[in-house]
Amino acid sequence: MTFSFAALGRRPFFLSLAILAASLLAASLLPRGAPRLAQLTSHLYPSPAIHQLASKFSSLRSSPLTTMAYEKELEIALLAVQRATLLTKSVYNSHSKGTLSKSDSSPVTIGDFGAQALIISSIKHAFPSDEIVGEEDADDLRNNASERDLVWGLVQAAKLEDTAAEEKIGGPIKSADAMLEAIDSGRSAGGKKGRVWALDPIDGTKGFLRGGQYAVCLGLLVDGVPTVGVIGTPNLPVDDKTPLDSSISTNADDSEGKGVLFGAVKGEGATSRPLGKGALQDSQPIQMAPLSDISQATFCESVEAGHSSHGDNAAIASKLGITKPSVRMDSQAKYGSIARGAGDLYLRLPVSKTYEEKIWDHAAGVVIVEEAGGQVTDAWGKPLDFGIGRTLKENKGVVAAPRPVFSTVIEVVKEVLGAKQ
Ligand SMILES: Nc1ncnc2c1ncn2[C@@H]1O[C@H](COP(=O)(O)OS(=O)(=O)O)[C@@H](OP(=O)(O)O)[C@H]1O
Ligand SMILES: [Mg+2]
Ligand SMILES: [Mg+2]
Ligand SMILES: [Mg+2]
Repeated sequence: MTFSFAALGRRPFFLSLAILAASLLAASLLPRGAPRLAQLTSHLYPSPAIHQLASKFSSLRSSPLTTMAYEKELEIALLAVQRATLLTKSVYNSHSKGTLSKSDSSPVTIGDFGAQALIISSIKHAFPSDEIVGEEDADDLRNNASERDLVWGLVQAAKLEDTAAEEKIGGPIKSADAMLEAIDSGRSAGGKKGRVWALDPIDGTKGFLRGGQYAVCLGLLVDGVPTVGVIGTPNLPVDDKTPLDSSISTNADDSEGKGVLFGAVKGEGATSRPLGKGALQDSQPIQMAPLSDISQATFCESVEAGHSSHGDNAAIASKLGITKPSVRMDSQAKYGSIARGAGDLYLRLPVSKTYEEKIWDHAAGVVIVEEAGGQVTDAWGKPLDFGIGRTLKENKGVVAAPRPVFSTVIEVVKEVLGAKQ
């Protein structure tokens, strides 16, 4: 199946040009209108050529020097995630990860606990009345002094080199008890009112343990809407255009040239920058790749077959005419990778009818992909509802694709799922 200009052809050409020109003008006059341009034009004209043109213009206009909404939230989230990755990197490169098994039999490590403590402490310092839905809690640490001491040692050691930046996120946590309290401040029930941060201190813990990709993920929901998203991926190549293949999971280390910090604010565009040495001004705008022929798409899926149905994903890819093998990668590194155009599609077809997707597994990734020109829904095409609580409840699975081809992809997903009913 190929994607064509047919949709564009349905409208008179002069009308296409007039609307594109009006969009460009609006973006020039309104400093904050530019990043919306790619979204607007791709809604109106699902054509890769127009999408690419709009994206280029949008990138030029979204200078990091212009003031923008949620600027402080983005800065704090970037610094908080950056500091937490200092801790996760030290655990990733150590033999002892202090792995425990949670009540649902999933693993948790000293890296997960430590990163959650550091990030919540940063948020509480900058925004004391915000709520936080964090994946972990401190019960296991309160019952296990040696595990708690290991986490406390790591938390004390994780400091940003830039002292002004370290101060912005509150400096060191004062005591082991304060650390436990910080971890437990992630127990919010969530909901659709006010400001709620969704935190996954290590997403892809199984990948983290296996030596694969993992991500530190933080999203801000405002009245249930994903509004700010930050993802730190210590093992992804810095170069946004590094093509994706299976080596992304097998060569997952954080050596020189690795480590990316993705950021996005709703309506303001998405960026990436090097995780290690990068400063705010090193952020570069990112966009999904223009996809003129869907059969050429690179699609990403979970490594764990228990998290996403590899069989259904393969059936969908085959119906779309995709012949390239899938790229299996742990964590929200998948969202970051498609947002920067290294890959194209993220398919997460449900394995179980009862599993409820967690808001912290998607909040940050959704803002980043949407702001890079993508659309994200569940596997039935329903919008993801982040305002219900700690999980996405009725939303089953996830599909993320560039906006111009989204409807093509979701129709095929529904066809494959429908055939199984
Ligand atoms: N049954 C089931 N179905 C769907 N998702 C599940 C399931 N069980 C767990 N999880 C969540 O999957 C998160 C890991 O994300 P990925 O699936 O992208 O990574 S992986 O490639 O499978 O490792 C993982 O996040 P972390 O726990 O943060 O690693 C889980 O929240
Ligand atoms: Mg997760
Ligand atoms: Mg996690
Ligand atoms: Mg987990």
